Amino acid sequence: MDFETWEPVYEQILDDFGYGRAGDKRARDVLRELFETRTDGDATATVEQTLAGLSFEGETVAVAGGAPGLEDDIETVERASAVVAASNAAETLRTVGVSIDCMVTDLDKVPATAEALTTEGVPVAVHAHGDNVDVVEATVPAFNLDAVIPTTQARPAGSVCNLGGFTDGDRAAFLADALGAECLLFPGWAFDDDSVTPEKRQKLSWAARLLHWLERRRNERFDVLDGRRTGLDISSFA
Ligand SMILES: Nc1ncnc2c1ncn2[C@@H]1O[C@H](COP(=O)(O)OP(=O)(O)OP(=O)(O)O)[C@@H](O)[C@H]1O
Ligand SMILES: Nc1nc2c(c(=O)[nH]1)N=C(CO)CN2
Repeated sequence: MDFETWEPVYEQILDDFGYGRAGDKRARDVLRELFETRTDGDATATVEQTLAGLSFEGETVAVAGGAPGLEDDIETVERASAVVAASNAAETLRTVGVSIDCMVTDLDKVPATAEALTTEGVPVAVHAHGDNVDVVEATVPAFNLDAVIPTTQARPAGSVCNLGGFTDGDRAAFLADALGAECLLFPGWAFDDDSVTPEKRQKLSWAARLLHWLERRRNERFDVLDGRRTGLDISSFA
């Protein structure tokens, strides 16, 4: 997704959560600097190579979410030919012996899993935003950067890309879309999860709107949104 298409939606997210744009830009620049001082040669070429190795052309991709029921939905994961796991879903799938093709995370949970995956050469899309600079600085230097896709929700800069999306889960779906996925499945998603905090509920409500936007742009229907589309206003999205 180009930034010009993403930006009006991003502005609504900033307003809704009260986040500052400057914090996101600072975080992006910290990640960029970390990446560019630690990769041999051209950081942008390193990231392009990682993305090129992760093509989902013609694939059915399971976008695994972090809802408590993921362990009970392994059948859906197994129907897919590739798996992109959001945050804790990577750890859950690892625990039950399911291998994944990519992890998408802002490192607020299981950073050790993210590090281990990069060491094994499994790509991890590491997201920097205004509220995770400390964890980015503390953890990313130990990662194998040849398997890191650095991302931002602000304007992309240098090697740091913006493929669209906000929460780890919907960013995972936008990443699969950007890398050519033919069809997306959503194991481990529960929008009506009473166990989550009010902030997380607000984030999940954005995730639902963003997935609805993505399915419209892809001319696909995501089962996970069945029964809730009428409540999802995306009229102002391109
Ligand atoms: N009931 C749910 N609880 C948590 N996440 C869910 C749920 N349903 C779907 N998801 C998706 O799964 C992703 C990963 O979940 P996890 O709880 O590991 O998230 P997180 O690290 O807190 O994510 P984020 O930082 O994006 O809020 C979320 O970003 C969200 O998009
Ligand atoms: N500034 C900021 N950006 C985010 C945040 C957050 O807490 N703060 N959380 C996200 C997913 O949980 C994604 N983006």
